[in-house]
Amino acid sequence: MADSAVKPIIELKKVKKVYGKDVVGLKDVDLAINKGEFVVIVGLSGAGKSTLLRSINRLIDVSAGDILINGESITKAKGKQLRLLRRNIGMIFQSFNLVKRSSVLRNVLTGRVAYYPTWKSSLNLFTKEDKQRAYDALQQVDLADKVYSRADELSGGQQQRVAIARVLTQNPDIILADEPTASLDPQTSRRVLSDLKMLNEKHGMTVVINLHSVQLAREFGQRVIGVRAGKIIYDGKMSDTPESTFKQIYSGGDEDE
Ligand SMILES: Nc1ncnc2c1ncn2[C@@H]1O[C@H](COP(=O)(O)OP(=O)(O)OP(=O)(O)O)[C@@H](O)[C@H]1O
Repeated sequence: MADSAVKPIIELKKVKKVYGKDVVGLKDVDLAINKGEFVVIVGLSGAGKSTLLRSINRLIDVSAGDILINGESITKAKGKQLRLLRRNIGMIFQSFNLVKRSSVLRNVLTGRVAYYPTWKSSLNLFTKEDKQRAYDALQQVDLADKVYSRADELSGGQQQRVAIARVLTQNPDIILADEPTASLDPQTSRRVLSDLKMLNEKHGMTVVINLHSVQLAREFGQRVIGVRAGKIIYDGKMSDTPESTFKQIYSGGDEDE
């Protein structure tokens, strides 16, 4: 867990989320994630994985508690401070979230939008350096040959790797990935997760991923967090985690694998 000498890059303190009157999303969650970790979150459908992940960059506002990014409260942040905190957090979605009719390059360049005033980015006035940065990112996910293709001409796995190149171009310290491989076959999923691992190992980005597949969690995770009914019921090193722990996390519902 968190070394007391090192400030966690993400810290949740007694975080609670209630939807409507009484649907529990999260129940008093305490969690600390350190810079450079590669964390997978597993749990049954409806356990609260998306709520946990999306609270970190405030796509969801929590009902109580505090979330700190590099020691700064994102829960309380407003205006410019919130924008700067969010610029430092990249997001990968199950559905890729690309602009389908735009080119791959244009999609990747949107990773830089938060660095520009709106009028410049809407007029596509990206600098040469940023175009080079986007091209380099595409090379790193092995899609440099698709730079001028329309996003919707690519396969699902390729589209997700464009999203990864976009996040690399954004250059955040933290990447949150919400079921990034849920719509992909196992082989394509491994390719996508390898690219996320590359961002972690080569670029030092802290990665937190929600995964349905226990098999993939085992293959790629370093630290595993088990969520059930809005609570963290397990938190440990993947290499120390026995099969029985996964059975416990997934008990009381259909297992995924
Ligand atoms: N916008 C919402 N409005 C009301 N209830 C919600 C909303 N989003 C999530 N919930 C509820 O909160 C609980 C946690 O949902 P969440 O989506 O975080 O779980 P999950 O573990 O990510 O599930 P899945 O794997 O199916 O995506 C569930 O009971 C869910 O029905």
